[in-house]
Amino acid sequence: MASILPASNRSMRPDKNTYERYTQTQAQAQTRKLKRKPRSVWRWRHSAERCLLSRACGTRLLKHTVAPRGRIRSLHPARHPLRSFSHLSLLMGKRSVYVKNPYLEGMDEDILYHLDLGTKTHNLPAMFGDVKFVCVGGSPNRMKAFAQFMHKELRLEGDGEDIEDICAGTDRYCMFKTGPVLSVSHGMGIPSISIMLHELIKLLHHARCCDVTIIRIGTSGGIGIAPGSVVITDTAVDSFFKPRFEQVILDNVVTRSTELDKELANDLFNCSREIPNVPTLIGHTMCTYDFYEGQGRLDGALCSFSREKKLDYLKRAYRAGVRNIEMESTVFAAMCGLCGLRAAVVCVTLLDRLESDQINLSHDVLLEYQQRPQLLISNFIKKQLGLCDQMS
Ligand SMILES: O=P(O)(O)O[C@@H]1C[C@H](O)[C@@H](CO)O1
Ligand SMILES: O=c1cc[nH]c(=O)[nH]1
Repeated sequence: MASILPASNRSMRPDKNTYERYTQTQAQAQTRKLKRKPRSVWRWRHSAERCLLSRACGTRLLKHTVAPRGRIRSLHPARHPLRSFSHLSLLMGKRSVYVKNPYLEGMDEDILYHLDLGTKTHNLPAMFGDVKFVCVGGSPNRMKAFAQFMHKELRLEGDGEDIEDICAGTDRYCMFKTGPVLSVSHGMGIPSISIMLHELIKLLHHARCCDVTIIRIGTSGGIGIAPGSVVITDTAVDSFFKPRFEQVILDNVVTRSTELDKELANDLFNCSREIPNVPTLIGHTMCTYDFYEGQGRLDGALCSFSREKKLDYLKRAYRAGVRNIEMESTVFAAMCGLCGLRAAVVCVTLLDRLESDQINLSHDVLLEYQQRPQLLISNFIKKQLGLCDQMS
C-alpha cells in the first residue's frame, strides 16, 4: 500500500511511481556528487529554492548550479544543456510550472489535442507567457462569464463582451484570457479535469509561465451548512475521507497526496471577510467519482442503500471534517501539487445534503450562488495585483 505524504515530504519520499523513484535516486546520487566536489559547485541562492528544485524537477535541474551574479553553469554542458527558460526563471527566484515526464523534452512537437493548441502551430510563450492566475470550473458558460467579469474588474479595454474562446477549434473545453487571468472549463468529473490539467500544465510549461496560482471555482453539495455557503478547501479527501488520490497507471495503483496550499486557503479566507453576506468557511472537500450513488443520493436511476445508511455516511463525513462534496478536487490537488502550482479549491454549496438530494434552486438563485466564488476570487486577484481599492 503506497503511503500518503504531506506536501513538505514529497521531495523526500515521492509516490511509488517508477519514474518518480528513478528521478529521486538520480537526484540523491547527483547531490552526493556535488558534495564530493565542493569547489566546482556554486552554492544555490536560497535553500528553499534548492528544495523546490529537487522536489519538482528531480535530477535534471540538479545538474545546473547558480554562479555569482545569476550566471548559469551546467556541470555537464554537453550532455545536459540548459533546456528551458523556466529552469532559468526558477533559479532567478521564480516558481516555474513543472512537467515530470522525461519523454517530453525529446518531442519535436507537442500537440495539446483537447485544447486545439500546439507548440508548432502556436507561439505559446507569446500567447500565455504573462499568465499568473488560472481559474477553472466545470461549465463553459460559467467560465466565459467569469472571464467577462474579470475583464470589467481589471478595467481592461473594451467591454469584454466579444471575448474569444482560445480553444474554439474544439468543443471539449473552452479557454478565455483576460490580462494575466486564464479562465478554463474542465467538464465534469476526475477523468475530464485530469485530461484538461495534463494539457494545461504542459501549456503553462511551454509558455514558460512562472508564479502561477490555479483555483478551481465550482459548485458542490454542502454537509450541515447553509446552501449558498462558500467552502475553501483545506484538504481534498476521497470517499473514505482520506487525503489521497489513487491514480491507476498501467496496472499499478499510485497513491498521491491531495494537500492544498494552506497559506493560499488562509489568504482567500481573509479576503472573504471583506465580502458581506456570503458565509464562507474552510473545510475538507470530499471528491467522488459520481454525482448520484457515489454521493449517497436517493434520487438516481439506481439506489441500493437506505435513507438511514445515507444519513449515517454523510454524518460520518461531517465528523471527519468534510463540509462539501464535489467531483474534481482530489485529482486537481494531486496534479497541481506535483507540478509546482499554488492551488486552491473554492466551491459554493447548492444544497445541504443532510436535508435533500435534489437541487431545486430557481435559475436566478443558482446564478447568484455560482457568482459567489467568482466574486471572492476576483477580489483576491485584484489584491494580488495591487488593485485592492477596486473591491466589487
Ligand atoms: O465546477 P462544477 O460546478 O462543474 O463542479 C461540480 C462537480 C461536478 O463536476 C458537477 C456536478 O453537478 O458540479
Ligand atoms: O450535490 C452536488 C452539487 C454540485 N456538485 C456536486 O458534485 N454535488
